[in-house]
Amino acid sequence: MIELQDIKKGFADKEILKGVSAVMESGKVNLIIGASGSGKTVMMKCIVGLMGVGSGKILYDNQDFTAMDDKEKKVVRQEIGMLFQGSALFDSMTVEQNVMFPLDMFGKGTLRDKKKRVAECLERVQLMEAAKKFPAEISGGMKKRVGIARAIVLNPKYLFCDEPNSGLDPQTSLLIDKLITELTKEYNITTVINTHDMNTVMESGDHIVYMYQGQKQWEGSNKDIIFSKDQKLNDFIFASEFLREAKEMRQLDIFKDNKWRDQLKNKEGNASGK
Ligand SMILES: Nc1ncnc2c1ncn2[C@@H]1O[C@H](COP(=O)(O)OP(=O)(O)OP(=O)(O)O)[C@@H](O)[C@H]1O
Repeated sequence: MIELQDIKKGFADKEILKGVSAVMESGKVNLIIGASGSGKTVMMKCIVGLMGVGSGKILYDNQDFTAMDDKEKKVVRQEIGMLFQGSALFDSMTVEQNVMFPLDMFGKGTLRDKKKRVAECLERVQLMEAAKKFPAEISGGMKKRVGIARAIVLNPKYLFCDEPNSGLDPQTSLLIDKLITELTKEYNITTVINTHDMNTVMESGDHIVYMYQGQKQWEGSNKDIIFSKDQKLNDFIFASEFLREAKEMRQLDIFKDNKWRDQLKNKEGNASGK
């Protein structure tokens, strides 16, 4: 679990994060969404410690990350996996060498153990056949999967993904989202994703933090979004007429469903003489 307590961050005289508090739970896909310039990247950089906060606290499993010295922060960082925008693979290394990289930097164990772990991760993202290929020889979706394998190779407790779907077609994006969601649940990871992708929001958003001008404007799940009355959130998510209509239809469906369930409950009650 990662907890943000009243995070403020500014540059020169400009305040960017204006006191953000949120709890990112483990085993959940936590999304940070919002318009360009709303402070998502600054927030993510503050959480992983790439940027210091102006004030406020960031707790990793109740340990105050903001109060740690460099040595203590390094220990937490080794429990963090990162999937960068554009995958950020090393072009001169093969797929398996890319995945091996964090193990060579921080991993313990013999070369044999490390190779076994790399093979497990490549297997998990279904890339064994591409192990000896170079990044230039594989597709964008495969590169993302290599990035994911590299991000999980050290068994992270926390996973950060910056725009994991940028540059991918909608179907490949869904596969990547599904993979990240599965890994989050499988290993009980606290996953934090910075995204603009509305499919991700609707499919994977266990917990969504909507940022507006440096503040948390709304938070909830992908299910709550359908019923949200927050005008700013609705203008952002359901920007097109098509999506607004889809939202209304979905609401009707759900209402209909509830009605149907209530009717069934009444029937069951009557049948058992209650
Ligand atoms: N290092 C920096 N120095 C000064 N200003 C910065 C710095 N980094 C970000 N900013 C400013 O902070 C604001 C928020 O930027 P941020 O990158 O967090 O937005 P974002 O929500 O991630 O946008 P996008 O969706 O376009 O990536 C912007 O006005 C940006 O110019």
